[in-house]
Order: sequence, then C-alpha cells, then structure tokens
Amino acid sequence: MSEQLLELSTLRELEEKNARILGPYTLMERAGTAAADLVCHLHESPCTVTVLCGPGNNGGDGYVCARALVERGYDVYCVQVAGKSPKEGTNAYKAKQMWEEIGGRTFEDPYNAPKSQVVVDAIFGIGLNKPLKGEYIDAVQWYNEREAVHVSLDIPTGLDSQTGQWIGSMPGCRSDVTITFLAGKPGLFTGIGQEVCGHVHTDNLGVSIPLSNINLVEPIDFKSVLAPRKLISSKKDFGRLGIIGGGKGKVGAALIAGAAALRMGAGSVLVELVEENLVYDPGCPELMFREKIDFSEIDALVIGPGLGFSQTARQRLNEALDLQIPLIIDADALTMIAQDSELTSKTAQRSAHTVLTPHPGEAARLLKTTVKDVQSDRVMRAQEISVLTGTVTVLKGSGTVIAQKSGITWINPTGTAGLATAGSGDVLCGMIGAMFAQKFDFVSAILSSIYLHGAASENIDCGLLAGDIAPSALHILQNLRMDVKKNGLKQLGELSCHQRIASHNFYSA
Ligand SMILES: NC(=O)C1=CN([C@@H]2O[C@H](COP(=O)(O)OP(=O)(O)OC[C@H]3O[C@@H](n4cnc5c(N)ncnc54)[C@H](O)[C@@H]3O)[C@@H](O)[C@H]2O)[C@@H](O)CC1
Ligand SMILES: Nc1ncnc2c1ncn2[C@@H]1O[C@H](COP(=O)(O)OP(=O)(O)O)[C@@H](O)[C@H]1O
Ligand SMILES: [K+]
Repeated sequence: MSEQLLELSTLRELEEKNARILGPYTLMERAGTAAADLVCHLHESPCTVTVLCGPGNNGGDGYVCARALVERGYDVYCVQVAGKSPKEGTNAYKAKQMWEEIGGRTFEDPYNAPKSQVVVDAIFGIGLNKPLKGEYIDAVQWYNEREAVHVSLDIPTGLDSQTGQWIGSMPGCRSDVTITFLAGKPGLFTGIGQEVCGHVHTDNLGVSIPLSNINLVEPIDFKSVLAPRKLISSKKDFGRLGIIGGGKGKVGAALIAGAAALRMGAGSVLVELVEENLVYDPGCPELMFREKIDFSEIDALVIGPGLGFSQTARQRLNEALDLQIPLIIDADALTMIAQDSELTSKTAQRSAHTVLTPHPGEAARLLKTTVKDVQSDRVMRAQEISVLTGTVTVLKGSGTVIAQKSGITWINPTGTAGLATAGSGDVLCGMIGAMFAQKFDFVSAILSSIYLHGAASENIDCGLLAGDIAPSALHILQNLRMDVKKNGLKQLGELSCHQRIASHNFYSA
C-alpha cells in the first residue's frame, strides 16, 4: 500500500486517541528518540548538534531528541527560542525538565551556541497557526544560514502542513531532511514543500495509521504497468492512440506527445494537425498522420497540445467529448473548456475516463481564479476542478496533485525543476495516452505516467530537453519491471524507486 498522507484534523484525532491509549507523553518520547536515531544515521560519529526548541510539543520533541543524543555521546545544545519555555504541566515542559535533569545546556540566543555539524528545527510543527514574528524569524534565519546538516522535526517551521505554502509572507526553515511523525502531510510534498523539506522520512511512532483519501504516488500504485509483456504479442495488443493538435504554427507539441507515447509503449500513434499539414515527421518517422482521425480506429485520444483556438479545433473538441474512449485533455483544449460552459458540462457528462492535465495557469482559468489562489492550496483546487468537470484532474507543477471526483487524491513525489522546459507537459499527456491505449487500469495509467515522467528528471535540474524525458522514463520503467521480475512485487511496497534513488543520493553525498 502506498504512503498515506493525513490531514490536520485526522492527525489531531490520532494524537488524542493514542495519548489516551499509550499515556500522554509516550508519543513525544518516541518522536524525539526517532529524531535522534536519524541524526545518528546522518552523522555517525558523535558531533556537535544544536536543537532549536519552540514552546509547544514540537519543541518537546526537540528536548527529547537532545537528551537521546547526549546519551549517545553527542555534544548537544538547546536553544529556547524567543525565551519561551513550554507551559508548566505540559508534555513539552516535562521533556525540558528531563533535559535539564541530565545537565543539558540551554541558550536563549542561538548565536551563543557553538558551531554545530547538525542543526535541528523543533521550533513549530503542525501547531503553527499564525505568521512567524520577531525572535522566531531571527531563529529561522540563524538556522537557514548555518553550514550544517539541517533537520526539521515533523515539518519545517513556517510551512503549512495542508497546503505546502509558508504561513504568512516570511519564509521559514529550509532543511536537508525532515522526519515527520505518525504520517506524511500533504504540505510536505506539494507547493514549496518538496523544496524546503529535503528528503522526507516518515516514522509512524509504532501507531497504526488510518486509511486516508490522500496518498503519495509510489510504484506499488501502478503494479499492472510493472508486469512484463507477453512474448507473443503484436502492436494491436498495445493499442492505437490518437493525438489532435497542430494549430497554426504549433505543430511541435503534438509531435512531442506522439513520440513520447510511442516510447511508453503505445502500439501505434495517429496524429491529426487541425491547421497544419505534415505527412511525415523526420524526427519520429514512426508517427502516422491523418487529415482527420477516424475515431473508430483508436483506443484513446489526447486532444489539446498546440491545438489553437480555431473553429476546427473547437469542433474537434466538441466531437471528442462525445467519444466513449479514454480522453486526455491538455493545453488549449483546457482553455476552450474553461471559456465555454457548454463544453464544461459536456465534459462532466462523459461516461468514459477523462483526464485533465492543467498547469496552474490553466487550472486558474478552469476555476475562474488566479494562479496565486491555485497555488495557495493545490490539493483543494485540484479536487475542485475534478468535481466541477467530473474528471480526474492532474494539477501539474512541483508536487503534481492527482484528484478524482470521489475525493481520492494523490501527490506525486518525483520531479525536479529540470522539467520546467518547453514541451514537458506535451510529453506527459502523450505518456498518459499511451498507457490508456495499452488498456492499463485508469489509476495505473495515470499514476505511472506522472511518476515516471518526474523520475526521468531526477538529478537533473536544467538542460533537459522534452525529447529526453520519455526515453529516460522508459529506462526507469524497464528497471522497475526487472526488479519486480527478480524480487516480486512485495519489495515495491517496502521501498519505492524514488526512496531508493533519494536515499542513495543523500547518504552517499
Ligand atoms: N500529533 C501527535 O500525536 C504528535 C505530535 N508531536 C509533535 O507535536 C507537534 C504539534 O504540537 P503543538 O500542537 O504543541 O504545536 P507546535 O509545537 O507546532 O506549536 C506550539 C504552539 O505555538 C503557538 N503558536 C502557533 N503559531 C505561533 C506563532 N506564529 N508564534 C508564536 N506562537 C505560535 C500555538 O499556540 C501552538 O499551540 C507536532 O508537529 C509534532 O512535532 C509529537 O510529539 C509526536 C506525536
Ligand atoms: N519545478 C518543477 N518541479 C517538478 N515538476 C515540474 C516543475 N516544473 C514543471 N514541472 C512539470 O513539467 C511539466 C510542465 O508542463 P506544462 O507547464 O504544460 O509545460 P509545456 O506547456 O511546456 O509542455 C508538468 O508535468 C509539470 O508538473
Ligand atoms: K519543526
């Protein structure tokens, strides 16, 4: 099963329930100890560590972590940020007392702490409910400026655990690693979350986690795509994808999508260019061109890349919406739907699978709002689009959100700024189309494409060409298929490909 991401209200319920079952202080002791384990893993030989502690339970986790590290021979200092001690009688107060009982040293000003190899952010966690001010901002600045390994407990201070945005206008802590407790939170993986959390380790603190509507995409979510192909098979078995694009002067997008679809295994691809003429693409001679695709010839359709807004484009979109085959709607086709309420309701009435792949600008058009508003709560906005249009919505960007109208939602953890290059969205819709043409179940078709598209950019943050993405995604897919063939599906649940790449990169640095 993939990793569950819990919303704030569920986390609070879980916290209360387990405090009743286990006793109020147990989870804090487990969280702080898990954090100490992680620090020891990151820096095996004892070193100097400074822990910034806030006034609440996040700070309490920090004091426990500090004590556990001293017990293992580390030289540890705590900073009571803003001079605020935890309230008497709270768990955090108890944690601080136990820290003092072992002779732990606490400063009020982080600048008095000695140079440290590891700095720990235990200022605020999920309880932050208003913008940081005064000495809290100073402490965050101190943290970010240290030349050290940066570790956040539960969530980087300042980040909204739901939305992945800073609370208020001031930026918060930026970390190399975040150890998050009980379960992941959506905000760690979307918006600026992915950038400021570093690698995220989840520790469930020995507690069983309830099923959630929000999950992280992992290879186990698309196991049907990971089965090897049968030896005896023909191109017909892998379906025929149609792609409609090619508005005036915009031929490239449909060709990029078509080439990506072939790479990802579509048996064949037909391209229709509504306002341009091409009989042959020298860059990808495998593509076949049709003046007008006969819809009875195809198994799935992508419409939108470079489509333009001509009368023909609009008419083809209208016809496409009537089809009873999977439909992937991208780019200009999304804008047309956003601007025409009849097209929107026609989209919502479709009975076959429909996938919308808006970037934040297109999402804003669909919801008649601003890009800023879309980015302020990506999970919520993706869910709103999927309810409005009755589709699966893929809200692209760092931490792509995939929302079904039933409310089931995923966040994709793969991808880098290397994907911020012309045509990478065209590649994605071609990849999704290819998976539908091959008749994988719709969840696997969508999640595999998004995951592999992102993973193809791993370790590359610039200079990637759109045309590089699908070959690299295919390589990763082949490796995953080989892994599954050799070791079975079980190991996928234990360690995702992304985690494997990520942990390898970080720990080997
Ligand atoms: N949920 C759970 O079951 C567990 C929670 N634990 C820790 O507890 C944390 C949550 O603890 P809390 O609810 O005490 O919250 P925090 O420690 O995040 O915040 C503490 C308090 O600070 C105040 N505050 C909020 N924003 C502020 C601001 N801008 N300036 C000044 N004060 C502000 C609030 O009154 C809040 O209650 C988690 O993030 C996690 O680290 C762990 O101990 C393990 C178990
Ligand atoms: N910084 C980033 N981190 C992760 N993924 C990104 C980033 N920037 C872009 N992407 C991905 O690249 C693709 C860009 O799509 P889109 O904006 O439609 O581009 P284009 O119109 O050029 O094809 C999307 O899949 C998006 O999720
Ligand atoms: K924190």
